[in-house]
Amino acid sequence: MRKKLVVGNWKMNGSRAANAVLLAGLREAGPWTADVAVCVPFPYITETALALTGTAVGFGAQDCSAHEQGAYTGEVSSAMLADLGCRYAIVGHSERRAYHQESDQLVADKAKAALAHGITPIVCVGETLAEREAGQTEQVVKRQLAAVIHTLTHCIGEIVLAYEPVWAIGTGLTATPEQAQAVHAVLRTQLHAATQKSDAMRLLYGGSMKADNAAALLAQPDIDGGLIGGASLKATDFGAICRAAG
Ligand SMILES: O=C(CO)COP(=O)(O)O
Repeated sequence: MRKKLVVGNWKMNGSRAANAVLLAGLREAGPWTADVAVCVPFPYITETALALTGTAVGFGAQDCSAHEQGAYTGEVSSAMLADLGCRYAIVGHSERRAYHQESDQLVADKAKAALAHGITPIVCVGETLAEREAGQTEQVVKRQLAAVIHTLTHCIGEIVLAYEPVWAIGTGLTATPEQAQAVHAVLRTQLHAATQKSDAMRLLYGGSMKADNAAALLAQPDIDGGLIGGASLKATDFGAICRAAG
């Protein structure tokens, strides 16, 4: 039985004042049976760590560099994230793939860099609406995952994988539990061929997951948690999803 994992992706939201309220709310809303974490903007990692001290809520970043260190202005290395105590780093989010032209290989290299520093990469895959309508969903997510499998080889079992259909992100259009499960099953099968750990790996769904649709999604056999955007910005909403995962 896989323990569920619910991760809040704050994206580029927050302020010191707003974060203090949100994090205090999370302290009050927990604890939960599921594993819970928040991935926050880089500048707020340290204060998030402090605010969550003594709780079981983990924290992490929303990206990391594929490089180890050096002349890469503006980038943040996995070593730095590890230094701050991060447990997770999201890599390959569709917003980074789309707005920062991140390739499948770059995403795989970032996942490798994270693992090298003991950080669990949450690797995102997902198709656009045009790709879904063209019947290419399976092909796209398999291609995205294949690059990660090829690059990580025997370490692939250490990642968390997140299926986030691009058309469901921030749109209020959630994949149905059946649509999401179908893709998760494809991904689990692909992982099965690559690692003996596939049955223990956690596959998260992301895309307009909310308190009122979380339970049905999380009841699917291959959906092991959620990656939550908008609904992670209010402690009561996020707490309700975490409870639904319990
Ligand atoms: O992109 C997401 C999480 O990474 C999902 O965002 P929303 O929950 O706002 O749709």
